[in-house]
Amino acid sequence: MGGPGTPESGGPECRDPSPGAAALILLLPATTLHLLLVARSGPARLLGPPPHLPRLSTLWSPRVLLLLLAWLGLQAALYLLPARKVVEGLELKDKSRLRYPINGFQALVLTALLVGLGVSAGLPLGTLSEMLLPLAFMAILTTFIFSFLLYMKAQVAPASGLAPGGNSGNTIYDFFLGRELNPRICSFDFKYFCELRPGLIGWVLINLALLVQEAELRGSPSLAMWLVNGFQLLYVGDALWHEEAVLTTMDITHDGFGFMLVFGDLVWVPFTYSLQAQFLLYHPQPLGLPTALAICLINAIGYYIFRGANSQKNTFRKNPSDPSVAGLETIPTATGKRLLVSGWWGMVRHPNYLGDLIMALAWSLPCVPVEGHSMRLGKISASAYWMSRYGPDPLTFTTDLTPCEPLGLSHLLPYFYFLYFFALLVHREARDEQQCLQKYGRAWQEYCRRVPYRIIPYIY
Ligand SMILES: NC(=O)C1=CN([C@@H]2O[C@H](COP(=O)(O)OP(=O)(O)OC[C@H]3O[C@@H](n4cnc5c(N)ncnc54)[C@H](OP(=O)(O)O)[C@@H]3O)[C@@H](O)[C@H]2O)C=CC1
Ligand SMILES: CC(C)CCC[C@@H](C)[C@H]1CC=C2C3=C(CC[C@@]21C)[C@@]1(C)CC[C@H](O)C(C)(C)[C@@H]1CC3
Repeated sequence: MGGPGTPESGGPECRDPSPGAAALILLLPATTLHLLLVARSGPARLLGPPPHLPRLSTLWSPRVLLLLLAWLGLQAALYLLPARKVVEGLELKDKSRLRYPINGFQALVLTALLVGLGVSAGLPLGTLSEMLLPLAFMAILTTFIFSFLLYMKAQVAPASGLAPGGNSGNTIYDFFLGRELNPRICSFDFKYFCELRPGLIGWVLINLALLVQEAELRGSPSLAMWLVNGFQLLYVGDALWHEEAVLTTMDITHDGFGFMLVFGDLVWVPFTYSLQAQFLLYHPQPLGLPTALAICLINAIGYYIFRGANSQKNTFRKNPSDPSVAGLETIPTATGKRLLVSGWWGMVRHPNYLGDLIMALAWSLPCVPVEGHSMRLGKISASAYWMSRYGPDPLTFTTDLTPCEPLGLSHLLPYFYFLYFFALLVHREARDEQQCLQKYGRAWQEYCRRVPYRIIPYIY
């Protein structure tokens, strides 16, 4: 999403960007709440109206806010622990480089240990799954306040610290895109912290809570729930293991830290990326072993392409004479950097997006078996926790499952992530192409000629 005056947008004279930004500021939180409500409703219709509108008293909860702040505090404390490695980011406008701690995987492991200790001491992790609505609501409020503070902080930031896109002078638009590139207090980098810690680790914790809740309700977690948890844990573990690679993404090097990324990191990722596990808790799906193995294979293929492509580029950028990439064909560019034209990057221009998309598909498939019977909520029985907090709610869990018609493709909800992600990556790819064309000019055109497909070979 380029700013007015940037090549992506076509210049400030084109149109006022604030209505679009304002609409997204309202629509994104509304969509999140809609998705959470729909996932727990019987018919789970993505495109229909929400099954009911929750009362404000069911969303507003100071206790849940405390829990959220404790989570953010814990992750911030883990971020500040001594890191096994500290690396420098890319060069900034003023020729300086920021330093970043590499301890994200350590934070994941320590969080897992703390949660494990808590559970063995009687912490009811499963009840987290019943707090998702108020938790998402309080996270949305926190996001608004945090983005406002970031906007204010940018007023006193030096011009060299501002992002290229979010400084148009249009308040709503700049609030949305973010003014400051790398907002920090001392060495604490807010964007880097939010991109990889509370949201990503929160996502797998929510998934785990849904798995635990399913085990409590039905005796054991379903195979589909195991698969979704396993696949997404692998994805998050991989992101934190290769934490350093995030420093070269456009989110860190180009985009300001405003509402869009704050909301994306702290609300969108944990609450909508866990939608498949949420769906499965309320709509358990029987999954045969052969189908499960086929889905694992699809995920493994996706991961192989995603990791292979990302590692190949990262290794090449760090050390082009590394033996694993030294034999690959390249094109020279005027900047002195070279572009890979063989290996993964000779197959399509964004092989890492292709792998990511294949994995996204594999995450949806356990939720929509094509064979056998789907299960849906039968008799309704709210849990004691929910009843005490919110009163009887016809949308709460049951252990009593009744078969219903196979969901198959008739249900879009489990595919929501895939569809959204496809749109996100197509948009992201177009932005990246613009930036690469500007950076590399004719060399990029030559690359496009030699590697004509963007994401999907022979199709797109
Ligand atoms: N799950 C999620 O919600 C999201 C996941 N992602 C994932 O994050 C990962 C990173 O994605 P993203 O930051 O968008 O971009 P990429 O990792 O694809 O990086 C793009 C950059 O790579 C370099 N590059 C492009 N082509 C070549 C080539 N042929 N040879 C060498 N270098 C090349 C260019 O930068 P330069 O030349 O300057 O090095 C270009 O700007 C992806 O795997 C993506 O799928 C991204 C967004 C959301
Ligand atoms: C709210 C909007 C609709 C969209 C917001 C977009 C954000 C959710 C994504 C923008 C780039 C992201 C990345 C990851 C997560 C999603 C967001 C924040 C990422 C951390 C996921 C794990 C990957 O391995 C990665 C490469 C580290 C990703 C970096 C980009």
